[in-house]
Amino acid sequence: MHHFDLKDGALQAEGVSLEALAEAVGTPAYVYSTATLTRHYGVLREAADAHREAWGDALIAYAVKANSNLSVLATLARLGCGADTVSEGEIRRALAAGVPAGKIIFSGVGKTDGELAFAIQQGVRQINVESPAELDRLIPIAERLGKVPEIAIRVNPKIGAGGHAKITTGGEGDKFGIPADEAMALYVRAAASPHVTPVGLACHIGSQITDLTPLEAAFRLLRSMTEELRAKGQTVTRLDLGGGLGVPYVGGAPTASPADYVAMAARVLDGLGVEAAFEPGRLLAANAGVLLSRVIQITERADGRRFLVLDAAMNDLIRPAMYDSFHEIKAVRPREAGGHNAPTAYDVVGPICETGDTFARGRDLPPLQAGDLVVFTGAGAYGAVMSSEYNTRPLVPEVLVDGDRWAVIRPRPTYEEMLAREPMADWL
Ligand SMILES: Cc1ncc(COP(=O)(O)O)c(C=O)c1O
Ligand SMILES: N[C@@H](CCCC[NH3+])C(=O)O
Repeated sequence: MHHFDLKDGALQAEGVSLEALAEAVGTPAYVYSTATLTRHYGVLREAADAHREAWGDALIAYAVKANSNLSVLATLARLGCGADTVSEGEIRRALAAGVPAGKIIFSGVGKTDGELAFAIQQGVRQINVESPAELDRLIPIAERLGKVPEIAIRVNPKIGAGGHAKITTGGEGDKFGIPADEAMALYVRAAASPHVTPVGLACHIGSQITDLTPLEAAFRLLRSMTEELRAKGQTVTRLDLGGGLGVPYVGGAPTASPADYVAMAARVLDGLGVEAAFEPGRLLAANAGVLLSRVIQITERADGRRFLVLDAAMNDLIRPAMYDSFHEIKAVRPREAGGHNAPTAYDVVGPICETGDTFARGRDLPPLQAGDLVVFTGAGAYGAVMSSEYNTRPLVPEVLVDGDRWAVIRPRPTYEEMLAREPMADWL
């Protein structure tokens, strides 16, 4: 959280006061730091470049799903970052933000025929094929379009990992990828088609992975499969190592550093002579953003239970409700601790009519009052992208800060705009 620091007693985003932003934009609102995004990309780029002997210029393809705001994508694109996408919409976003097609990877278990055709026509770098059935659909589409897309086969390594069962993707029963033996057979089959060119293998075993052991096992499997395919006369020039490296959420498990992660990958791939790709999402975006919210009221019960009722809710940040995720909550202008200002345990909730709309139970926070501002940290990834208008709450806006300047990069819709989106059935 280097770029969200206290100045004159209150939190700022880089050079911009969060109190001033709350006045100007209203709350709740997501606020992102350009400097943090830039630093996170830089750390990974530097680590990848330090191992050029292992893989030349590795591609860093940001997983657009983590935070797909066009200004966020454009910030990363200008740094040279590519994009990992899972839908036509994400490909369109990446292109609109200035990511060249040659740096776009198209992943996903359920690409429609239309989406495959779109990706081929745009000339994306590579389509990661996740099942034999997908290859069977892809080949005639490529033939019809008269183009020969480069593809990677996504392997299911039977190694699942991640911060929650719902975000583990590499396990045997998970829907993603193809078991190793079948994947190699599919590679050979694809190579026999004149309409696609298999160039490599891909894997992505889960998200918020804090320990390198499962990642290393998956990368070793990709290596041995590459060697086996080559022994069968196949050409394998790329390995897509996926994303998934965890970030330090305050109070969460300690995480492996990006430098150690990349060094491990370089060790595993040493001497193999492949181009590597990394697909970080959370790693780049999570700690580049906060969700800014205002305390509506504090509800105290006779039994001593205290509810901190915020104007942010599960529709704005669903991770606690969906994965029991921990997000640190900080006062924007902390009062001095001690005496009658000792920390107090709050159940932190939003206004939505579900008990699941609870961000934290019994969380010790410095004393807060109605009208105070708070932030949820680590909210830059899988925050705004997973928001909705449940309970007819306007879609939460997004703000990008860069030094002393800021811009609303997704405005909060007005109620008029929200209602105007729904044409009334003509018989009503
Ligand atoms: C194929 C693929 N690549 C990359 C990612 C990014 O994951 P993370 O945000 O954990 O780095 C995901 C999502 O988990 C994914 O499905
Ligand atoms: N949405 C999840 C991460 C999913 C990763 C996508 N493959 C989260 O908030 O942690």
